[in-house]
Amino acid sequence: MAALSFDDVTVRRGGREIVSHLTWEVEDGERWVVLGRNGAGKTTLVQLASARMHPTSGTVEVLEERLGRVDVFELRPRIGLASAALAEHIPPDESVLDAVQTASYGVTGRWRETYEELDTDRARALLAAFGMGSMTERTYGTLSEGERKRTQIARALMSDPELLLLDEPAAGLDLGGREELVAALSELAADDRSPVLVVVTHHVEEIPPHFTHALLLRDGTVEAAGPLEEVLTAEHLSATFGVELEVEHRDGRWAARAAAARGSRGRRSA
Ligand SMILES: Nc1ncnc2c1ncn2[C@@H]1O[C@H](COP(=O)(O)OP(=O)(O)OP(=O)(O)O)[C@@H](O)[C@H]1O
Repeated sequence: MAALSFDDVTVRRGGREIVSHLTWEVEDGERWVVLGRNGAGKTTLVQLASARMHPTSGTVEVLEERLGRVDVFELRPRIGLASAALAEHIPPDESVLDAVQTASYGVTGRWRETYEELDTDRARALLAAFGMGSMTERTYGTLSEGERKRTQIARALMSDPELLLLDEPAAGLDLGGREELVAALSELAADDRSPVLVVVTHHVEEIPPHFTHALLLRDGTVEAAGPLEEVLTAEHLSATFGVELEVEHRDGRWAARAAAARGSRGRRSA
């Protein structure tokens, strides 16, 4: 089954194409990273994949439902999403447990809902899986950035989605926080009961082991897409980020840095 199927997708905003004739397939069981420089169109892609935006032209199928023909309010509960925009809606005085279990109602901020014991148990288990087991009664506003990020992912998993989209989950984390997140995502990726994963990032260092595929976006178009080893070459990454890069792959982790030894040619125009 194709979890995502984009066919010749264009999104036009402010008189220009911010996504341009993009074709992309994500199959069941795959774990994707989406890389690209600022403004490349990554968040726009996540908006489309989470049924929060429609393309200007072309077709987008999410979990085999075509946007424009499906009731998005029925489709969205099948998709887990964590993004900075969504996180802004979590009230700072909400308990960590509620920040996660409110997702079973698709709301942020507890009001009058009552939760089944099953929901509460699931929220606790998810928080424990992300190293948040001892902080369930803390308020969300008192958490560190890394703890918030892990809470947001637990929240995105609460509805047992078939597709999990994480938009820059490692943004703002320190090195320890990043490594904890990478380890948690790696574990998620290795588990074949996990949903299809799509994670947006700016850094190859943030790609967790057990991820399988990468999409490199440049100016709203696909620079390269496919299995990680084929896509994460110096050539593709240099073209994507507009700077000559060297790439290293060791023990399941990736690293990239400017190819300084051959002279600093600086940033290329993309
Ligand atoms: N409503 C809009 N009107 C005009 N331009 C827009 C609109 N929404 C997004 N854009 C532009 O589209 C481009 C792609 O935006 P998008 O947020 O998808 O990029 P991104 O790859 O996620 O960037 P970043 O890495 O900085 O988060 C940007 O240049 C952005 O300014």
